[in-house]
Amino acid sequence: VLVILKTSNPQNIPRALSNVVEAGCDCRGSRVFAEAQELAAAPRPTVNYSQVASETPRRANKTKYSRLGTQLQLDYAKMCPRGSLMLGQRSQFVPNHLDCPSLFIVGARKAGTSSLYMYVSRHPSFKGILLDRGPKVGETYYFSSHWKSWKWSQYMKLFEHTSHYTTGESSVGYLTSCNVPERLWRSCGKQAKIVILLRDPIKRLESNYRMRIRLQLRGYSNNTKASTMVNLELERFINAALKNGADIQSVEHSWEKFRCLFNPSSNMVFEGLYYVHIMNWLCNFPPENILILNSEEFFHNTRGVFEEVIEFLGLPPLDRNTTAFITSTSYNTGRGGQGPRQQLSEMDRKKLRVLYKHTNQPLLNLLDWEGFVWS
Ligand SMILES: Nc1ncnc2c1ncn2[C@@H]1O[C@H](COP(=O)(O)OS(=O)(=O)O)[C@@H](OP(=O)(O)O)[C@H]1O
Repeated sequence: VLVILKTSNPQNIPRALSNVVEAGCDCRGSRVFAEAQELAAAPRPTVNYSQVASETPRRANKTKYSRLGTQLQLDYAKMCPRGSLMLGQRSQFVPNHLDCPSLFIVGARKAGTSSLYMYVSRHPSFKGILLDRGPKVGETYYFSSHWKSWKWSQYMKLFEHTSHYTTGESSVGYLTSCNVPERLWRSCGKQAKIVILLRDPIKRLESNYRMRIRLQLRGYSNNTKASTMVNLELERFINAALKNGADIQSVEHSWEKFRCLFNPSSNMVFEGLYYVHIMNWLCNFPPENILILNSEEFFHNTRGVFEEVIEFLGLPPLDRNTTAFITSTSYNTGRGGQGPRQQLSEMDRKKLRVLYKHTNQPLLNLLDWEGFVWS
């Protein structure tokens, strides 16, 4: 079969080739495919921004807690279970698609992901999607909820208007969906860059609880008491763990037993087990493509963290005024602080602390967040 692709813009080749594959041509081993793969992974041309001033970009305060996967001391053979994708040979790997988005903000839920996605979308070389969706900005859930029901072309339709820009999405359930790293790796390989924001798991849960009340999700209302919610979520979590023979006290050595305990957003306690979710990503996705950020730092040094993300994506730096302007608004703050104000009691926090200390400590060690404490 001879396929002729005619285009004036070489950046269109990966997308065109993907259509050829989807039409049934198994040409993934061919030379042109390998070349297109390189092209797909290369940074996109940049676009001028009217607000870019003549001054040389100056970095805000450098971040203290941002970590690239490659900066972590990870003994793959010891820490990743058999069958993990990063234990295998990956230099020969060819992904199924060459027209992937670049950025995937995968979570955590309630960790500041909407703000971060909005900021990146204001970069002149990046085009975000679904920007008018409020708290659901950038969310597609293709690799989790829609994996079986959508075709690749349906997913890519969401990015139709972004062809000359770097683009990406922000689906907060990906962090805890146990199969997403593998699906994303097989689909996109190293074209995909993963950004993970981690917020104090107890504050995350409290924010999640208030969101459920505000939006009346899963039967939550103003009458849903915090203590009832904590007890129920804990009980469901402990029962599922017991059933799977998973012991929280030895989570560091058997984290994989927790890995697929719940579907995304079905247990708010499980969502805060960051050590488990991070290990699942690190064992199944190239560490150089994973950037882990600290939400508390993001909230206090917003510019610094934003600049870190820009650099990670290979986008040109912006001048100080533009960065300050972009980061001056916070998004998804729950009706600007006018929403429900229910809080966890000290007793609720205590119970959660007892559980999370088993996963927080190995996480802080892994990330080398020395001297950092949550709650
Ligand atoms: N810049 C800045 N400074 C301080 N706090 C901030 C900022 N940006 C977002 N937030 C807080 O992040 C929470 C929303 O997170 P997400 O956007 O990830 O939520 S969601 O999962 O997409 O629904 C939500 O937390 P809570 O207010 O505790 O509910 C936001 O207030």
